[in-house]
Amino acid sequence: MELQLALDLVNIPEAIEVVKEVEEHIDIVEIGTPVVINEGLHAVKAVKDAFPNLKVLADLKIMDAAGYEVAQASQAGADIVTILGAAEDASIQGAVEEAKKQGKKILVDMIAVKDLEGRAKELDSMGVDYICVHTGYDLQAEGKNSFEDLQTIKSVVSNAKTAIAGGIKLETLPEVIKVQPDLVIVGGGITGQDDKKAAAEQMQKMIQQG
Ligand SMILES: O=C([C@H](O)CO)[C@H](O)[C@H](O)COP(=O)(O)O
Repeated sequence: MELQLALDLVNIPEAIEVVKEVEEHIDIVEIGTPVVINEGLHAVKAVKDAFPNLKVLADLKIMDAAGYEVAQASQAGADIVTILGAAEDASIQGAVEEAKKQGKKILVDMIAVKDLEGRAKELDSMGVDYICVHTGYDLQAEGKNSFEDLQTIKSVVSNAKTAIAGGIKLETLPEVIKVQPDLVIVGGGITGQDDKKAAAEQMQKMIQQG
């Protein structure tokens, strides 16, 4: 099980400061969608240049022109690029093909996918690297989470790794760990803490103990 830190509400210098604090306790750093919208792929490049030993995920949430977008993110230094599960099969295939060419990985974000089980089965047969259940900020605000959805995809996915994102905190991490995803993605649960290093360290310890 790996831990990914999601950085969403920061600019490039702030992102670098946060990663400096927690780098020894995380496996992957995510340049979140709001950061990419605000700063462009420069943010991916800046973080990869500053932390060449960390894997960097570019949360582009691609919906179209997938091969091109994956190529651009790869060029900026991303190791993993996200695409939406709701995208056309042609887009998923384009993303997977380009990622393979570049030696990169594709994470499919299942946010807003209604037939989770059916779509996860289809995606699993398309060669994607990760399938991620995700409760975004807007549904987190309604009190939702993705814990049951994780069990749903775990029961049908056999090739891809499974991942979960959306509002995971120290208190809810044990519930997530019980289902044994391959990747746990945490944003505010770390970045919202006064002592980010301690939060990341504790989460890493819990994840490693499995
Ligand atoms: O993908 C995300 C969201 O859509 C905003 O871009 C977040 O990175 C993801 O939800 C993890 O962040 P937290 O919910 O704060 O843990």
